[in-house]
Amino acid sequence: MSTGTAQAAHGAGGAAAAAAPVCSVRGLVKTYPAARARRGTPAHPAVRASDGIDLTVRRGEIFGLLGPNGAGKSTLVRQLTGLMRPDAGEVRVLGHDLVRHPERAARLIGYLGQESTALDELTVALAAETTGRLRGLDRRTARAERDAVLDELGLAALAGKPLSRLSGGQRRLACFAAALVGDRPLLVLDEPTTGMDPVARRAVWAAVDRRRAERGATVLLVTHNVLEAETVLHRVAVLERGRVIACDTPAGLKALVDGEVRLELVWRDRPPLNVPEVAAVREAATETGRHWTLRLPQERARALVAAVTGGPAFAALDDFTLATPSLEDVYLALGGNGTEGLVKG
Ligand SMILES: Nc1ncnc2c1ncn2[C@@H]1O[C@H](COP(=O)(O)OP(=O)(O)OP(=O)(O)O)[C@@H](O)[C@H]1O
Repeated sequence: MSTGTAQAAHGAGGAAAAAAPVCSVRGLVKTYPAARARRGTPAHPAVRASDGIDLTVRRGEIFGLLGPNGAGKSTLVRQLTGLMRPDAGEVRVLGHDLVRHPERAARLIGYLGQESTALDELTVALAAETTGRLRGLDRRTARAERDAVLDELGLAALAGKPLSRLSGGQRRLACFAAALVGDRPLLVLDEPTTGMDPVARRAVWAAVDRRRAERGATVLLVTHNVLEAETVLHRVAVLERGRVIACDTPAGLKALVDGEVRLELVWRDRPPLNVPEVAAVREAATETGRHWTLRLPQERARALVAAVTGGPAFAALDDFTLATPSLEDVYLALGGNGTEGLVKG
């Protein structure tokens, strides 16, 4: 997404802050039962995948759900979209109680799940048209919307191809296109850009932003891609082990690690552990091959940079970068703490 679009999106976040809730979740609990071992499948204990979740998404927001694998994002989304019944708690979308009336979700929510198997045998055009028809559009309107959305997303040339014969990224984009036909006030998108190239990604974010700006749509977005999330989201909830451990604007979350900087060190070969300053920070570093990533208070980072660029460590150093913290740093800083008291939303 271009900076201009991102800024426009963030500008609208201010207005959204005062807007009415589109989706609210209170005290949501879901436990997957334990299973005994059977032939070929080991036993597993019960998992509390939603552990008392409270969330409010306001009209016109692009709201992100962020969290590591297994944090409970998809479980939450399935309950929000009426596909799974919670053990306890409340889900309301535009005033409708979706725990009591899950069948109403289809009229309120355009949902893009992680899998597309239901549409795989259809062509791109038919997948979009059929979704429109299932959402109550007459044939002529469904076809007009189909053509418009395929043009908008640059999919017209693939319209006649079955989804099963597309690349992973193309299939994802075709499913996204289908999810947009037959306007819904709330779009729930589970990892929409997985596998897409930059052009397709940009088309997705532009289409999302257009629906927000022109039609007042609200978007709930599940993502792993912290970099991408940072540019498009108004607010973010960080989930871990079924709980919301932080909820704020990306800037508000980044303020949590204010005063720290991220230092990346790339060694030529092996890190010079004989240099005491280097040995001292090894514990705190995330190591990926020759690459070390450290989050440090500014003073310590400065001292370390002086040590590795001035002394004998310099010969072992290939490159280094100092940067202000990103949302990814926040995500890593929060992960595993189970920190409470950070929730603002
Ligand atoms: N059908 C199931 N039966 C038992 N446990 C499940 C089931 N589905 C998910 N879980 C467990 O519930 C927890 C939350 O899973 P969930 O798929 O909601 O996480 P997620 O945040 O969406 O993960 P990912 O980012 O990998 O998609 C995990 O510990 C997972 O192993």
